[in-house]
Amino acid sequence: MTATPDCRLYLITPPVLPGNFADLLAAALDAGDVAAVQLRLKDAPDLEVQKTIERLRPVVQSRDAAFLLNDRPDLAVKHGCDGAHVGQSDMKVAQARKILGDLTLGVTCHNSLHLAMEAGEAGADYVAFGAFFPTATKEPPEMAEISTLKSWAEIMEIPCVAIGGITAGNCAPLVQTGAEFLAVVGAVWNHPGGPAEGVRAMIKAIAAATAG
Ligand SMILES: Cc1ncc(COP(=O)(O)OP(=O)(O)O)c(N)n1
Ligand SMILES: Cc1nc(C(=O)O)sc1CCOP(=O)(O)O
Ligand SMILES: [Mg+2]
Repeated sequence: MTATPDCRLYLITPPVLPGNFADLLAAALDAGDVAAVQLRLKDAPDLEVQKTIERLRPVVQSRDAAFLLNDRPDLAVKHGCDGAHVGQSDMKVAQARKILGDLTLGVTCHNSLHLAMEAGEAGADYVAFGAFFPTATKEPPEMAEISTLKSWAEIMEIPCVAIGGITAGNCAPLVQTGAEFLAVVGAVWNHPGGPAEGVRAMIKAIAAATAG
């Protein structure tokens, strides 16, 4: 019997979705355990976001992963997503919680235990710290330190996500420090062997870090 590892993979969609993205996503999810998929379409019109949710949501939910929407709790509720992720400048956490009801709410907290405490008090289901490593996916507003993750994991029950430049090659300290989820874009979607290979490599690295 294989125990479920304490740290799981959280996929975020790439900045531009190719035409065959639903197939790529299905293959990635079939390659190994993925806890959640976040649809992140920056600056897309609502209609495009809504159509994309309708296309991808069944692919994700039929594989028992949570389907979360970036930035838009309102559309998450309207279109049957499992929750939403908001950043510090998207909306107040309490407002997001009110819109989402019992759905999952994740909140970006950069490198700040204070923001994370506030988010937890306002109803966040998980807090996200990052960026831990340089990333080409987005200009991160701040870099995060392992000590922040360590302090959070030691004292708080609310799960934490680590994000930013995470790869199979650099994720071990994050896993060993207590990140419950590793959120990745490039490590999977830009993997030279394709996304399914990217998922396998991340899961192997998480398992190795957990064992070591
Ligand atoms: C899991 C996770 N963590 C952090 C972010 C970043 O959110 P935000 O700061 O709102 O930036 P954008 O992603 O909206 O550009 C995230 N999306 N997911
Ligand atoms: C969406 C996002 N938010 C970040 C933050 O620091 O809050 S870093 C980031 C990009 C993550 O992509 P990759 O895995 O390719 O580095
Ligand atoms: Mg945001």
